[in-house]
Amino acid sequence: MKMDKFNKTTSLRRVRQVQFLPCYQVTILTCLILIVFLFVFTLNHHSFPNTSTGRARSLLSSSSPEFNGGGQWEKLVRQSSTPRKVTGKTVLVTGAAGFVGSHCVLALKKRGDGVLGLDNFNSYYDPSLKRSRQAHLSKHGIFIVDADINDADLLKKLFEITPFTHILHLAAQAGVRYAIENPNSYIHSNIAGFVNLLEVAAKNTNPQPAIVWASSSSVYGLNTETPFSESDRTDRPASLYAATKKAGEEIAHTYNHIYGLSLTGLRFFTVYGPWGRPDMAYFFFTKAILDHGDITVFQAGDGDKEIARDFTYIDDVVHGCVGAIDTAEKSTGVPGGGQKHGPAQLRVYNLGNTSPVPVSRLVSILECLLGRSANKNTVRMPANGDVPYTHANVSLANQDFGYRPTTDLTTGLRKFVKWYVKYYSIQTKLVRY
Ligand SMILES: O=C(O)[C@H]1O[C@H](OP(=O)(O)OP(=O)(O)OC[C@H]2O[C@@H](n3ccc(=O)[nH]c3=O)[C@H](O)[C@@H]2O)[C@H](O)[C@@H](O)[C@@H]1O
Repeated sequence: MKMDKFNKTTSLRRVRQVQFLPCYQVTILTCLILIVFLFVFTLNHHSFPNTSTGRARSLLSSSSPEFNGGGQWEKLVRQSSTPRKVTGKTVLVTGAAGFVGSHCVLALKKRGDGVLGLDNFNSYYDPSLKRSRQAHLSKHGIFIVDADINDADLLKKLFEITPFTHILHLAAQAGVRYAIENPNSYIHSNIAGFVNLLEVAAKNTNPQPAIVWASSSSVYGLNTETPFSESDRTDRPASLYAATKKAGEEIAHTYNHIYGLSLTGLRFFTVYGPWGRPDMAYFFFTKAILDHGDITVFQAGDGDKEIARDFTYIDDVVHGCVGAIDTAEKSTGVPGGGQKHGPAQLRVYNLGNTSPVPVSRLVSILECLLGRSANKNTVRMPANGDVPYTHANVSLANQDFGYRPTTDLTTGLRKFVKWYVKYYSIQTKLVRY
């Protein structure tokens, strides 16, 4: 009873105190509440998005309301795409958190161009590797928008904020063999996504950008002429992946013809190196050798040429991409997709190493560098979309923008395994080879 009375008296006193707060205290209290509210609001809306947190991702996702309205988001887009040099270009790089994309973005940024990345961070392979590349790039002031190339509104918004002079379009569903498992993903990215990007570039940009994009050595398909030259037949793709890349080349022709878009397709030849793709043989062979797992090495049929690839080191490919950007002419179309002023540039180049290496030799080099033997199962190459042999003739790229590959497979793989053991914190002694 006594206790109840005490409580009642105390609370009555408190009520009275509140009731009789002087006017200036009420003002101070209101201000404090306002400040706290503003602080919380700012934290929620202005988190720095170049982190790999889910929170940051949700803020940047095109489906979130902040994606195209947020002042801070626009500021990041603007900052990233503003060139450091007066003569610098402004480049939108799709697939920027991918293997080739992340290397190109950095090279462009380092030389003073303004670069904005775009990537959908899909889970075709471990997205945490893509997030790590993103975190690495953010240290260099590069911002990657988290969105899909099929999102036309987002693309239009980006062009409203920055009139990009160039698009380096590398976003794609890669991998030859995965097309058997998930054919629609190739249609979604390599056909629908590419068309969406070209539609926006043709009809919603002013001035229209020049576009450099990733085709593939796989377009040569069952071609038997070697080395592969750009004028060789490319109408016999061996995989759906190759067919979508070949379709991309034809689609590029159409948009160049109707809308005057300047378009350059680059046929990459089995690109490898640090920060590479875990779905590629050199990468998962390395993992298997270190884990004492098995690898399957495809072998040619009796009397056939050995299975080989024109493995091309990433730095050489980056030089090729930058060279293609620097020699790309302006588009000739008019905003809104009307009549073009005149013919626009349409190009296709091989970016290879000019020296094919058998897959069995790739395995031997890895064994030497890692100081361990691989557990190999050698099987006849299955009908999985792979082609037996690739070999690039790069004289056209050399003539037009001085492309000259300089890294042999052993040197390139040495750099790759060095990166691999560091990135995955593997305690092993690499062999000097
Ligand atoms: O140059 C290209 O156009 C293509 O290069 C690579 O495709 P690929 O050459 O097949 O590269 P890997 O998947 O790393 O295969 C390399 C070689 O290893 C062989 N391989 C692959 C997997 C395996 O388990 N065993 C094996 O012997 C393949 O037949 C191939 O000869 C990329 O994955 C494609 O995205 C790219 O477009």
